[in-house]
Amino acid sequence: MSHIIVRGGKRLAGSVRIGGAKNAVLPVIAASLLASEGESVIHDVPYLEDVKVMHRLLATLGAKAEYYNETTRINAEHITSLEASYELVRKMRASFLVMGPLLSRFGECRVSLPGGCAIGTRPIDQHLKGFEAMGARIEVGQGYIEARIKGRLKGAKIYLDVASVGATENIMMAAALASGTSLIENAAKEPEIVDLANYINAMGGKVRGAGTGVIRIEGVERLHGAVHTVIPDRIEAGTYMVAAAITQGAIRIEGAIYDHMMPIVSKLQEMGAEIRELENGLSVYADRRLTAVDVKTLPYPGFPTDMQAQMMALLAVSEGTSVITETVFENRFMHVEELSRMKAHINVEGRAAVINGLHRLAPAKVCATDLRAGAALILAGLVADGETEITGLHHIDRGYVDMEGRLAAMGADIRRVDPEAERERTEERQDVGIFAISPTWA
Ligand SMILES: CC(=O)N[C@H]1[C@@H](OP(=O)(O)OP(=O)(O)OC[C@H]2O[C@@H](n3ccc(=O)[nH]c3=O)[C@H](O)[C@@H]2O)O[C@H](CO)[C@@H](O)[C@@H]1O
Ligand SMILES: C=C(OP(=O)(O)O)C(=O)O
Repeated sequence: MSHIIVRGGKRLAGSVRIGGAKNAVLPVIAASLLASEGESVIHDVPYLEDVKVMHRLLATLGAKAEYYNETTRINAEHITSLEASYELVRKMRASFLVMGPLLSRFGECRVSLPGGCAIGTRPIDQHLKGFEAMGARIEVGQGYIEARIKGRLKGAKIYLDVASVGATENIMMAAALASGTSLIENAAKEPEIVDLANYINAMGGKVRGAGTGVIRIEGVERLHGAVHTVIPDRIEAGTYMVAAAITQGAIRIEGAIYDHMMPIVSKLQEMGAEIRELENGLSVYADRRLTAVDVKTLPYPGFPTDMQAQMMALLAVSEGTSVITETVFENRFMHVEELSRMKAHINVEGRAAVINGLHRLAPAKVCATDLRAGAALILAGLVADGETEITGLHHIDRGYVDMEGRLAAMGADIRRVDPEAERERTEERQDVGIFAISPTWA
């Protein structure tokens, strides 16, 4: 089984370049289905497992989607299927984001129910509430959701009960081709929402207010392909910021947008890290063990839940007692058990975890239970006294490009042991119609 081995104790120094954001590129690729004419060219597309799944999904719908050298070209003029299968939606929840575009462009679609996952039940009621408000008839059967409308969706005012990122995106895409104007109230404000709105507008759409709590979408009759560059991944950037802080290192994070990083910057500064904004990114410097701090996860601009596990690894070796309160997902503490195997002192009480910081962690065999849990275990391994072995790498590969290589380039003692890699690479080379591999990765 492939695994990562990390030997703790190295101080990181150097720089790391941040790629395009996973959570921005997935909705952007889905939105490409809105274009009935022309090709879309999307730059800064990270070479991630989730990106591959999205390409495969588009291919099953009949769209042409080709990836080469961090650029994806999509032509969705001729769609041949309106069904997103269980097989692909099960692999990646963001597949559900094809529902809005398919429904608004073709008036019908059939998408597998995404189901729960390790971090929570993750319902989709707010997505469906939006589609229904726009006139769609929704039926659920055999694990699939079927949505239909005669003619075009109709613009509507939709108040989201929770400021869901996915629901805001799905409804925004549906509203882009609806007749009339839609208002999404209590919309999510994440930078990835703004990126999607910019892309839809480049396609000829009329979206205003993205990044605020009220988004206004004037539906248009058709959209076309467009050129777009995806925003940098603030969670990848935050993960490497924690890597610098946890190893008492000094690294430059190139490409990160400082404003997007504010919740993470503020917390690390409170803990004693020195963070500077640079022309094209930021630097993180820590010359001593950082001090404990309390963290509460919240929708943007609050502290991101996708950084909670990594922050917990840092707090596990900081001075004093911290409390992390997870308010976004009800079951996002799966990493606690694994960090405890590394002798971290963490007690979970409901939605709060109380962490008593130690000087070092102990090495252990641990398993990534989800994407960010995996990142947290790698970070913990950087400060464990000895060799930590991490399995469950398919989770980590969903959201990080070559995390071990990038950490090693900054001085970490880390490597991947991957007996199947060569075989998989050969298979992917044959898969060029759907996903051509960048030469740097071939
Ligand atoms: C691909 C992508 O962009 N994923 C991100 C997106 O996930 P995702 O879009 O799935 O997350 P949401 O913002 O929708 O979820 C936030 C909360 O709302 C709840 N909810 C959501 C939809 C709904 O219809 N009903 C409902 O109750 C969820 O259960 C959760 O408790 O935002 C999350 C919150 O920042 C991040 O952790 C994920 O990395
Ligand atoms: C939870 C995450 O992603 P997803 O919504 O794709 O599961 C994440 O990126 O941490």
